[in-house]
Amino acid sequence: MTRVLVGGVTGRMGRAVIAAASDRDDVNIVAGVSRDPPGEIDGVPTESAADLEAALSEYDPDVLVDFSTPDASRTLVAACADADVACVVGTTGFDDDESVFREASESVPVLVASNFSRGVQALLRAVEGAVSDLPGYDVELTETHHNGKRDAPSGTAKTLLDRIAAAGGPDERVHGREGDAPRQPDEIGVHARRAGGIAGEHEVLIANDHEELRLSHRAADRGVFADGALDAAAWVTGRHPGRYEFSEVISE
Ligand SMILES: NC(=O)C1=CN([C@@H]2O[C@H](COP(=O)(O)OP(=O)(O)OC[C@H]3O[C@@H](n4cnc5c(N)ncnc54)[C@H](OP(=O)(O)O)[C@@H]3O)[C@@H](O)[C@H]2O)C=CC1
Ligand SMILES: O=C(O)C1=N[C@H](C(=O)O)C[C@H](O)C1
Repeated sequence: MTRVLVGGVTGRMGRAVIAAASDRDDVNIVAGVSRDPPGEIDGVPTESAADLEAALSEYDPDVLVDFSTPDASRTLVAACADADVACVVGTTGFDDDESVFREASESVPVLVASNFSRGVQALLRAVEGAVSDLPGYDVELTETHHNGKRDAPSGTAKTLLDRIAAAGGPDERVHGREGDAPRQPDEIGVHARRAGGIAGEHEVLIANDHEELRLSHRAADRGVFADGALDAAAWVTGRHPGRYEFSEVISE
């Protein structure tokens, strides 16, 4: 049974991870951390991130599953690497500085993914294929999330943008549209909507003057991300130090 420490345990995803784990027999949530003082959520002890080293020593986890903030995540990953604890990171909104993951991956296995849904992995492959099959078509991306989401565009949107560019699609990112000029061929419009409790939607529109292709994914609830992250946690535990991808987890 894989022993999991949850980073950001009091948050929307932290609670979803606890709920998802209660239906599984391959993982055990041994504790969680947040900024809050010590407490309990659904029988899981929660500790303050200020006492992280003590929590790592007391609960002896195999793996961190982190859904918090970029700053908190960097601190958690560095401490877990020092304590020989594997890291699964779902937090998004990082800048381009990957040094903490690079350093941690020298001593423990580290798996970072902007989206732990299997459907989104299929969407990524479908979008890559469509973009490379349809050179010269216009491409636009829209993502929609709940009103509490901090980062925009979403981590998944950034992953889609990277894959579209790598597949030969447009690379000039235009965030929202405003003003008085037509779309340029190398542009890719990126649109972020925030409303209500929407768990996560992504759509890629590919069009020319004669046809439109729309590839989209909608998460019905956060359980899909939580289960994917727990699949990753069970899979990554015991592997050699290094960087791993969620696509490797679902291909086995
Ligand atoms: N990869 C994926 O599949 C998914 C990724 N995400 C990403 O996960 C992240 C979290 O999302 P969500 O759960 O909605 O966010 P919430 O705001 O609901 O939760 C954030 C959590 O982080 C904790 N936190 C904040 N600062 C610190 C700190 N300094 N030290 C320790 N803990 C801290 C908060 O605790 P408190 O405020 O009590 O201190 C809270 O528990 C986001 O980046 C989101 O984009 C979300 C869904 C799926
Ligand atoms: O914050 C969220 O909720 C989500 N964040 C991830 C992202 O930024 O892509 C994944 C999912 O869309 C939900």
